[in-house]
Formats: sequence, structure tokens, C-alpha cells
Amino acid sequence: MTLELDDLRVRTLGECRFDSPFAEMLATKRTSPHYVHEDDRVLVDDTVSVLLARGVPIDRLPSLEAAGPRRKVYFDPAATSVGIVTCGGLCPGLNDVIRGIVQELTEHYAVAHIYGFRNGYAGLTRRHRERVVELDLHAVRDINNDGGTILGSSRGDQCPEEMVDTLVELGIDVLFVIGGDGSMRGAMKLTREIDARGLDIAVVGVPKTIDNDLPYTDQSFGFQTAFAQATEFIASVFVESQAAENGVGIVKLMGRHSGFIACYAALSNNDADFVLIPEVPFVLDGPNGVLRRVEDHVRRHGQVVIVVAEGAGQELLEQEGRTTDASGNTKLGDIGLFLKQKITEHLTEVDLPPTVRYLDPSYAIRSVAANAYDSVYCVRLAHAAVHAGMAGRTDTVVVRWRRRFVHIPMRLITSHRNQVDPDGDLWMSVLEATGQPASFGT
Ligand SMILES: Nc1ncnc2c1ncn2[C@@H]1O[C@H](COP(=O)(O)OP(=O)(O)O)[C@@H](O)[C@H]1O
Ligand SMILES: O=P(O)(O)OC[C@H]1O[C@](O)(COP(=O)(O)O)[C@@H](O)[C@@H]1O
Ligand SMILES: [Mg+2]
Repeated sequence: MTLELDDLRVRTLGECRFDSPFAEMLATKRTSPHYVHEDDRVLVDDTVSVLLARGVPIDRLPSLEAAGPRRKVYFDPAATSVGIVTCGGLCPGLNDVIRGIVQELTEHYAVAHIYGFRNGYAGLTRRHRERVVELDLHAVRDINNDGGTILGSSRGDQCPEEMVDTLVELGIDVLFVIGGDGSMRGAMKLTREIDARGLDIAVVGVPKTIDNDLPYTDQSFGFQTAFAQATEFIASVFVESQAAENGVGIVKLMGRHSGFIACYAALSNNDADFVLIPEVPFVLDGPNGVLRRVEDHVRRHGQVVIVVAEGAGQELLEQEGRTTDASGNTKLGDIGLFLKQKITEHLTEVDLPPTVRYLDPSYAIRSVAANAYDSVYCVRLAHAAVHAGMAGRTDTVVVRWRRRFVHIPMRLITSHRNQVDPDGDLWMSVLEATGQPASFGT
């Protein structure tokens, strides 16, 4: 997708007329290597060749609005009510984001009310309206020490009209949606309904994905915590595989469409000999197939460790009878167990009867509390989201792009999926670290 500058402009509800609590602090600030002024913009591209190829003046290059506090805000803080909802799969750091939003809104903007909706978009429906909780500093004090989300989450479609009725009933001015691609699609339906009714409600997203598969964001929050957890499971099967004759360790990791968790976890301690991800198809049979390569490795080293992303090799599995979850995500076939079976059969056939250690840590990598790095990242995203909302930005998501916090239009975050580029440097690092071939098969 070729982006033009105008595709990157975020929507705003109107002129910012109220004094911001940060006005004094910002009065003398100018752009520096470590700060981007609110009137400045951050470039999307960062290579000379791409910038030159655009062939436009610098001020027409694709660029993003800087996130952060404004000197003036759109909403009168003392009269502002805010809602927060967390949707979709869990991710380390959800509580940190909630906490950061509540603290910033309370301590600096001193808004009138902060409401938490329970269990995702379901919490905005009529039947769950009475379960809305009021959030204050006390309610969020220690929540960063826990995984999950104090608000709960859910998948499954809800009616935008009904959800907007709830926002109106509670007098919500800004809704913060912490969620993934599905949540942002839902949030865009909310803004469409808000626009249709001519309401003055801002919707600001904080992108969440354990798989790191959302575009226009350096790396999603919680991802680092999750792959660090995954590393422990790889280390376990490595130890087991070393201790056994023809030891085979297999770890299946989350990653429906993108193999980032598998790549990073595998690189982290370099115990993996093969990494299989959705972005790089593979074949099992033949002289260059996975089975022969695994066999060669076991012959040479006496053991092997394979890390497989759950979405890898789906084309090798039975496609019939595939169902979808409540949000419409296709349920995947189990590539981990399939590989376990095929590798066991193959090694037994070639007289290398294996001892297989198979781990599927599944939810164990995403249900933990965020590590210190992710906690910092979450609180900074939370602050950015609050500033965006108070400044009347809507249909907008806050992200970190090339280490700067910026605003992007919500529709861009759902425009495509971030995937491991088989021609990119991450996959090259995986190939270097594992020594596996660039492709299996022909
Ligand atoms: N196209 C869509 N339109 C409206 N709501 C959606 C859409 N896709 C998902 N949602 C809703 O967003 C919420 C979270 O979506 P889901 O796909 O489960 O997780 P994620 O946000 O992590 O992608 C669910 O309540 C789901 O029904
Ligand atoms: O069982 P659930 O809750 O549907 O979640 C499982 C799936 O969600 C994912 O973590 C993706 O979710 P996110 O990218 O939205 O975090 C997949 O990797 C995983 O298979
Ligand atoms: Mg999703």
C-alpha cells in the first residue's frame, strides 16, 4: 500500500480551546533528538533510497502527527467523562495500560469520571450496563503486578448502536479501546455511529497483540514479555532433548498469521535448530523436506529442537471442517501435534527411534504480568492515548513508530498484517542462528 501524506492525517473533533495542565511545561519546548514538538511530524520512512524515490518536497513526505501533551485541549477536563474497554485475547501489560490511563486522567487532567466496561464490547451492551465500574487511583493501585485485565475481555460481535446508547447514557466524552485488529474494526463502527448521530465523542485506540502482527508499530506491548516466557519452554525441551537418545524437542508457540514470537524466542537463547513460521511455507517429504533435514540433524548431533508457530504449515493439514471463533477468526489445525507424529514416524522408520518432548505453552506465555520493559512501554502508550483523547483526536490509534510515539488513523492499523518478511533481516538472523535452509523442498 502506497501511503500519501493525506492518508496519515488523524481526525480531530475540533479546535482545542481549553488550557492543558501541561501548558506551562510545554511553553518552551522545541523539537530535539528526544522530543517532537506538537507542530512537528515524524517521518514514516527511514532510508535514503525510499525518501528519494518519493520525489516530493520534505514537507510532503509521508509523516505522522507526534503524540504527547498539547498546550490546549479539546475537552474541558473537569467536565469530561471517560470510558475504558479491553477486548480480544489477553496480552501482558493490559493492566499497565489501564492503570496508566487512570493515573494520568486523575492526577493531571482531574477528569470528572472514569468508567471501566467489563468483558470487552459486551460490557457496553444494554444487558451489561449495570456492570460498569468506576475507576480511581485506588482501583488501579497494584494491578500492574497481575496478568490479564481487571476489566475482563471477550470476543464476539456487538451492536454499535446499542454500544453508543451506553456511551450517551453515561455521558462519555472519550472512549479508550485497548485491543487488536478486531477491536479497532469494532471501534471504527462506533465512530461511524457516533458521527451519524452528530455526537462529540472521541474514540482512541491502544493497539494490543501478542503476535506483534499489527502494522505501523515498532513492536506491540507485551510481546517482549511473551517471547521471554516462550524462551523458557524452548530451554526446557533443549535440556530434555540433550539427555535422551535421538532427543527431539518441539515447542508450539502462538502466532496465527505471524511468526514473530517463534523467531524472537528462538533467537533469544539460540537452542532451536529449526523455526517454522506461517510466512515461510515448507514441505515435509523429499530430500530437502523438513523430515530429512531433521533426520540429518539428529544423525549429526544426536538431538534436535524445533520451534513452530501455530499458524505454520496450515496448508499441510486437513482444511475441511474449519470453524471460526466468536470474532470470526479461523480456528487452526494443530501443526505441533502433526509434526510430532510425522517426525516420530519418520525417525522410527530410518532407525533413529526418537524420544520426543513436546510442549505447547499456549496461554502460559500471554497470561503473565508485563516485564519491566513492557510496563514502561505500556505506561507511555497510556499517557499518549490520554493526551490524544483530551485533545479531541478520534478514530486514532497511538503507536510507537521508529521509537517515537505518534498518532495514526485507526483504519491503517487494520489495513494489513505485520508479518515476518522472508526477505528481511529478522528472518536472516533466524537462518544464521539456526543454520536451517532458507527453504524446504524445491
Ligand atoms: N469487523 C468487526 N466489526 C466489529 N467488531 C469486530 C470486528 N471484528 C472484531 N470485532 C470485535 O472486536 C472484539 C475483539 O476482536 P477479536 O478479533 O476477538 O480480538 P482482537 O481485537 O485482539 O483482534 C470482539 O468483541 C469482536 O467481536
Ligand atoms: O484462544 P483465544 O483467546 O482465541 O486466543 C488465541 C489466539 O490469539 C492470539 O494470541 C492472537 O491474538 P492477538 O494478536 O489479538 O493478541 C493467537 O496467537 C492465538 O492463537
Ligand atoms: Mg485479532
